[in-house]
Amino acid sequence: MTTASEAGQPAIRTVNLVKIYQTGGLPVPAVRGVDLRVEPGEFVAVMGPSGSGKSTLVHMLGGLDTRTSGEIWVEGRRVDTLNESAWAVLRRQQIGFVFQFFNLVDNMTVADNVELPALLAGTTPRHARERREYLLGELGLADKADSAPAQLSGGEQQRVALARALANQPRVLLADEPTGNLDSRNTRDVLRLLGEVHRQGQTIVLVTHDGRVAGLADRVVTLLDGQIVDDGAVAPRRRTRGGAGDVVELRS
Ligand SMILES: Nc1ncnc2c1ncn2[C@@H]1O[C@H](COP(=O)(O)OP(=O)(O)OP(=O)(O)O)[C@@H](O)[C@H]1O
Repeated sequence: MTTASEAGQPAIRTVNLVKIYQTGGLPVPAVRGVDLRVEPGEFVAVMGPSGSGKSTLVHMLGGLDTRTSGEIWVEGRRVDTLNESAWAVLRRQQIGFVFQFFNLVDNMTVADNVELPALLAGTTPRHARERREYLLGELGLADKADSAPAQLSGGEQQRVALARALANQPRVLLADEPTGNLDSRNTRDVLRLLGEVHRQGQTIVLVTHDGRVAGLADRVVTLLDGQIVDDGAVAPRRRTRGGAGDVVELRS
């Protein structure tokens, strides 16, 4: 991990968080007063129907979208007031992202794409390489290390984006539908890796429609019309099918 956590502070906390888009002069309330607290090491799945505000919420947690009002705190530090360059530092050092747009660098190999965030965060080249080899291996992409992103399928690019997000062992992983485009075998690889990093203490906040992904989580937060309507712990030990007929162990 790149920075020391503030002792006793939640990994993420929002206070009465609101986002109202303006489209054609009309207000579109996307997030309407969300109070969310995520403890260090917790895995929270955000679910809810299409348009309920899931992506908007997680984008605001990562500084990809600005809030209309309310507060966002990351490890005891108020971040909704940060400027773009301060957000960039926070994202490089503390927060990893997997979003539906992958933003892989086209003129770099897959290996370099995955190693770059770790190198930017000050990891030694050897550790960056070892971490990359581990992550690509776990995601079934070891043989794609020297490929360009454009030579990969959409699902492969999505898994590279996950590897890149985890490369510098961010304190918080934010993910928006990380299995959205994946077939069952690749979903299983992603689930296994998410379960593994969670066991290692990774804090995860993840938007999903997939019950198998939510089944990995400690808590499922359900949004409806921009508000939390359910916030429930998941039973402590469960098994589910991880695709292709395989049973995935969900809890250690
Ligand atoms: N950039 C934007 N401009 C205007 N309205 C937006 C914008 N982004 C989202 N919205 C609106 O905000 C609301 C919440 O959208 P959001 O994408 O957060 O929902 P979601 O729960 O993630 O949906 P999905 O499951 O379909 O991805 C919707 O009514 C949507 O139309």
